[in-house]
Amino acid sequence: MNAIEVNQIRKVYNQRDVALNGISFTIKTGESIVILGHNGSGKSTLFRTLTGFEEPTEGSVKLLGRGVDAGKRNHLRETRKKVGMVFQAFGLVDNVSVFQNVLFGALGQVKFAPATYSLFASDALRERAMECLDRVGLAHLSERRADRLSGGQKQRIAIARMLMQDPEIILADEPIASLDPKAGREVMELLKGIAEERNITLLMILHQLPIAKKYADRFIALKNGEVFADGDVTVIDENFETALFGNAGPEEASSDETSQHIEQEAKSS
Ligand SMILES: Nc1ncnc2c1ncn2[C@@H]1O[C@H](COP(=O)(O)OP(=O)(O)OP(=O)(O)O)[C@@H](O)[C@H]1O
Repeated sequence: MNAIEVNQIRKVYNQRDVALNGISFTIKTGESIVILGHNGSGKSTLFRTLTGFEEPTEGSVKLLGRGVDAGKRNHLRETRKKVGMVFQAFGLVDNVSVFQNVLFGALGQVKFAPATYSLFASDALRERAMECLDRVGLAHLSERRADRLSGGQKQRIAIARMLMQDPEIILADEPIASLDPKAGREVMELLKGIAEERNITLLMILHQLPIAKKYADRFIALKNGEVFADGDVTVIDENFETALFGNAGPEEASSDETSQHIEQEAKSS
């Protein structure tokens, strides 16, 4: 079965800024894919479109066989429950415990307000939260406040929280961009290991090509809002890198566009 089907997506902001220009691809259940591309190439817009947080100007998206359509809210909520998200900035609640943060991953499965949530969570949910913590190797930190963790530990807790959803798809948006190389490798091992053992479809935005080659099976490279290339990661070499990013490489290729974007935003505000 296909986990993700993207059909001729176009996204135009402010009726003139073309972020995505006719993107199509299909991802099978259990595939590990990296999305590559310089800053401004459309990666984040694509992720937001996949989960219905951004509506495409044209085209359609299907996740797990269902259309992603912001007009069908209940439907979209059900689909989103099966999509676990991991972000560069972790997104933990700082002033509560690791255990509570992981329990929050099951929000939507129980009808309590977040503040009282951990008080009323069932024994079964608590047990599951400990299992998820155990899977990321941090059960011993369950009572620690989330803001007293290293970046690598925070990301592993964010992964444990996401596992509470029992996801069928994981979208990881630059999951190791804030981490040192060792913590980054640990997080990548964890994501890949979890995806493999549970046959979860893993879609990641990464900037580091060696990491992409090691942890993904396939890449989809975006350039100026279009699919520049789509294939097996083994074809990624220096020539490919130059063709995609220019001579400056993945990091520098982006800086001009980033500052242009910031300038544009500053002008329009
Ligand atoms: N809300 C918005 N309003 C207007 N233009 C936008 C908006 N969001 C993104 N864009 C534009 O759409 C294009 C694609 O941006 P997007 O953030 O998807 O790229 P990206 O590849 O994720 O970049 P980065 O690597 O910096 O995160 C850029 O030209 C950007 O300026």
